[in-house]
Amino acid sequence: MTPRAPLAELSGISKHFGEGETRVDALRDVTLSLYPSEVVGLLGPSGSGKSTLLNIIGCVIEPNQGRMALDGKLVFDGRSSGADLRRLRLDKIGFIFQFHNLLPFLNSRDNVAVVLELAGQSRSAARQRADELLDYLEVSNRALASPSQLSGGEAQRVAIARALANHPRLILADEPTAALDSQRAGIVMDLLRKVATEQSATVLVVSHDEKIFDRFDRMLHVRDGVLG
Ligand SMILES: Nc1ncnc2c1ncn2[C@@H]1O[C@H](COP(=O)(O)OP(=O)(O)OP(=O)(O)O)[C@@H](O)[C@H]1O
Repeated sequence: MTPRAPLAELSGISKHFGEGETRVDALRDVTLSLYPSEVVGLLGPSGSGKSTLLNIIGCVIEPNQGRMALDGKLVFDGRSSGADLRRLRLDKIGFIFQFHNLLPFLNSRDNVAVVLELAGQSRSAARQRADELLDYLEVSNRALASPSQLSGGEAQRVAIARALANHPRLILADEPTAALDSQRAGIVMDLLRKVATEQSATVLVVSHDEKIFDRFDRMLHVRDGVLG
């Protein structure tokens, strides 16, 4: 079997906030590889560093130390990073949050299309792709509904459609099922698995939700900023 190249490769990543007495070491010397088509859980107590790790892998914040490559491209190397983080986020990464973060004044279709327009597509092309994605996630009958008219499960499916809009290689989800009952949580995890398999994407899910632990290929545990 050919060894698979990692999609995300982190080595010796550290991140602190503040200095002196107020300094918090949020991550210490984290080394980790994530591979295409896997669905990985990230677990740990509150304040252990999960969101910080997600934000570093998602190119939202930079670490203080370490090296990170995404999809074969060097993103951080020590202090000097010339990478365009906004571009990387738009091109390679999709985010899903617990409370879906849909824009309340846009309908489902435009909540998905807006990401594509930000990335430079015309409105009509963006809406066409949005319709395809809503169809893929089996929520196309709610395309013209506003977020306040959607059930929790429907809203989360629209949020997943939005996260998939740019064909991301990496999907980062922060507690995506915490607000859902078991059945809807199962549907969301089925969809994330489908994306990982059909699009060779890597899915990393921060979760405290025990009802989905059996859906992960493997689980990473972080405690006091250290990956165990
Ligand atoms: N912007 C910031 N400024 C200062 N400290 C921060 C900042 N972001 C995170 N921290 C601190 O870094 C540590 C790790 O926080 P992080 O949010 O990564 O934890 P978490 O595991 O995601 O927690 P939770 O499960 O409660 O969301 C905590 O001590 C937190 O207070």
